[in-house]
Amino acid sequence: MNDIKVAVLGGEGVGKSALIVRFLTRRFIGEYASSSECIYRKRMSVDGRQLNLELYDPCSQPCEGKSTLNEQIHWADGFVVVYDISDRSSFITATAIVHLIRELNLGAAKRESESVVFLVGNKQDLCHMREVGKEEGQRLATDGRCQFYELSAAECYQEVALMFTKLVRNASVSGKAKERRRRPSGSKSMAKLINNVFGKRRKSV
Ligand SMILES: Nc1nc2c(ncn2[C@@H]2O[C@H](COP(=O)(O)OP(=O)(O)OP(=O)(O)O)[C@@H](O)[C@H]2O)c(=O)[nH]1
Repeated sequence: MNDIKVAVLGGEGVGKSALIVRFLTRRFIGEYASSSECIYRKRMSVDGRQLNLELYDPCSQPCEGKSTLNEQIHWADGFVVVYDISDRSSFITATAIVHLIRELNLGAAKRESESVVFLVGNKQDLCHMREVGKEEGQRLATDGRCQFYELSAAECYQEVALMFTKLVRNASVSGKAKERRRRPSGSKSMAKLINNVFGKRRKSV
């Protein structure tokens, strides 16, 4: 399997775009356009194999042709479910998403192997404002059969890159043959990504 589809899911403002942009450009910009959902493409070499990675970044705002969470889950081979360690409500959202992914897995025919799910507590640099304990994240990860990371898109490129690379490796090995449902709309090249990052619509930190 050479095409790996990864959806980065989570509540509003948890740092989904920041994590993706960090991984793709090594940079943390601080403000990200968020008016449309999009898919970023990257060709990468993992263990000597060439893979085509598609990274889906949802839009938290209502937008035209927006895909549903169910559609996003059916589309992807692997998931990064993100919450903000300084925002308890984002952890509740992440919990619901992990459970939904596992429920939909159960509903799917047994021929499919399980999705690869990584749970990420982002904004570790804000640990002085922490509302979600590390052990709570670990517990959810164990319950949901996820790998667990606490990291900071703002402060650390290496951990972000390692996390995505491991996810892609695991998803490529799991060989999940998905029935492709409606694909989340929008597709952006790296040039568009840069436009998006420096685009018209900015959010403040
Ligand atoms: N301190 C800190 N701030 C972060 C970190 N990651 C993201 N942010 C900030 O959190 C805010 C939201 O980041 P985004 O990447 O836009 O979050 P998102 O989940 O894509 O947001 P939506 O698309 O609106 O749901 C921005 O102001 C970022 O600068 C982090 O690791 N630490």
